[in-house]
Amino acid sequence: MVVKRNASPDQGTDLAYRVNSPDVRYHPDHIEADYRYQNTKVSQDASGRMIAEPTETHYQFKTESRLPRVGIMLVGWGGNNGSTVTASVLANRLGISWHTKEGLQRPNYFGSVVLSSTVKLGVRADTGADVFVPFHDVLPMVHPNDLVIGGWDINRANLADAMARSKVLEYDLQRQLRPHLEGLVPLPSVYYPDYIAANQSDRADNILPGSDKQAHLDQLRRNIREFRQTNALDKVIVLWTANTERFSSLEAGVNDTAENLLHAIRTSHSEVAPSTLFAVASVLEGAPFINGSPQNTFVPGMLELAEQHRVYVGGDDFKSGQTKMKSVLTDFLVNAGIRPLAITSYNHLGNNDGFNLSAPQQFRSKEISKSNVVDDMVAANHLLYPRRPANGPNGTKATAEPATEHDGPDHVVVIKYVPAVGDSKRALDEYYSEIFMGGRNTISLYNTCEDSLLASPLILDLVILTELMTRISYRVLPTAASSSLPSEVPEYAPFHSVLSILSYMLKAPVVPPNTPVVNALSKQRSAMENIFRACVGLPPQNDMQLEHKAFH
Ligand SMILES: NC(=O)c1ccc[n+]([C@@H]2O[C@H](COP(=O)([O-])OP(=O)(O)OC[C@H]3O[C@@H](n4cnc5c(N)ncnc54)[C@H](O)[C@@H]3O)[C@@H](O)[C@H]2O)c1
Ligand SMILES: O=P([O-])([O-])O[C@@H]1[C@@H](O)[C@H](O)[C@@H](O)[C@H](O)[C@@H]1O
Repeated sequence: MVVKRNASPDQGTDLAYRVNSPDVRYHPDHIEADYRYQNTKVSQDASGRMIAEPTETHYQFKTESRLPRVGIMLVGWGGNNGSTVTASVLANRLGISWHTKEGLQRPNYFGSVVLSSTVKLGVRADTGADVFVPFHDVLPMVHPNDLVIGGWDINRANLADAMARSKVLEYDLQRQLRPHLEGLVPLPSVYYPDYIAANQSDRADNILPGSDKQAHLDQLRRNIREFRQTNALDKVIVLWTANTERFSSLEAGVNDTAENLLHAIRTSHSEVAPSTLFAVASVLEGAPFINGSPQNTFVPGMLELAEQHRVYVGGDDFKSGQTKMKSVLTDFLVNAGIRPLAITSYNHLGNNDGFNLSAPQQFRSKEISKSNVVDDMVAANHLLYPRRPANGPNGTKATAEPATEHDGPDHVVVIKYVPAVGDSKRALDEYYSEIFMGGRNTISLYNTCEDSLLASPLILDLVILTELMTRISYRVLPTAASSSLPSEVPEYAPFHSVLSILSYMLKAPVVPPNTPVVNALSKQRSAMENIFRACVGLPPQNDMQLEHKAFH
């Protein structure tokens, strides 16, 4: 059973469902919930045996429910992803359908976890059957049809010409959208040639003059302010979907602290990337910044600046197809007790992204983000991948100590540029694993898709969830033992400025310092889902279904 949402966009608390519990209070402009977060702390006794201790922490969540007017500014707006997501939002907003050889196609948001997936709310009181609601209805969320979209590009093509150049959407749709897009022109952008492939230089005809990085920063900040004012926006979110850059070198005194990074910008230091300049501009203008590409935009000084200003950042690198499959298949194999020995990922694509990635430094950025995605799944299973101290023997006894080293599978990433296939990326993967009694298993995958049709819905999910997170605050109540006096109850506060909750959409999730990186797709999704359930006082989804396993 799926419950349709019937709320009008500006009545955030009028969701498809309400929770009937003393732990949830619905106010005119916010929802407040008490939530007991349960965990298990593991320690070791004198004999080295692990001791597991259930714990409970009392959280309170507050979610502002009035929906703001939101704008997104895409860096790389004229690219395949930028033009495709803009065109697709317009097609949905205007209800434009188009003819294909399969018949009439209506617009949709398939591929968006927020807009096209559901969440199990609970079970029917009478029959016990599962009840599902749209993910978008779990909490008040903005709708992409209401987003104002703008942005920058180093190329001056208007969005209609950019859409045609991308060759992603069907002609009959492009034909109908052209009048709505040709008036949209990207703002001139920052172009530092050594950060992207030399083959991109012909594209760079819409760039800010000079090489003064402080002047560029000031201009980007003006752009963000003007976009917010011109469109009467309550919030602006900036998202990088421009070309993959080379990594910036991490240098003490340059990008190790917020102060040094701002100084490096004032002195136009070479190791300040365009993407980092956009991130600084966004944070200084109070706009969350999301990095959809693999480069290390978030140098330490950038993360410190975001923390100082309590502005959300998230990244890196959209997790769209081949890597998304990898974060599912590896999780399945390892959790089934099967030991991947080698994972070889090859793909070729013929779009401008592939053209840029054909350069070694840009490929290296992507290779890094595509290679680390199995690390957490491998580290979680010491039976298949024995932990060993940096210089000790294999197979030491499982302990609560973090894994120091483990020999994971051989992992190879290859990307080739083949112009003929355009945006229709071909991904070929082989998973070669050890199974029972020395056996071997080989799984081969062949995955073809328009890369931009996978990435575009992720852009919307990243923006919608980032905006939602700006309306959620929390506090931890002292334990009952301290019988908390009003003075002891802390104020509500935002989450850490690095939004690891976005990891489901990202290949190489950036996380707060000293916190674990989770890549397994199922864990990423349940973290998102259960945190939002907690915001309305609901327990985490656990699929135990004890009611169906007990004697009635
Ligand atoms: N499935 C996917 O498409 C996917 C998945 C993961 C990551 N990505 C990443 O998303 C990014 C965009 O992918 P795409 O297919 O749209 O690429 P694209 O080459 O079509 O678009 C990139 C755009 O960025 C512009 N650009 C380059 N440098 C810029 C700058 N400094 N400022 C403003 N604009 C700039 C280019 O002119 C181009 O229009 C790439 O980095 C790609 O690696 C894409
Ligand atoms: O499908 P996925 O691995 O998540 O991501 C894609 C890669 O397979 C492809 O090699 C690259 O060119 C794209 O930019 C994108 O990163």
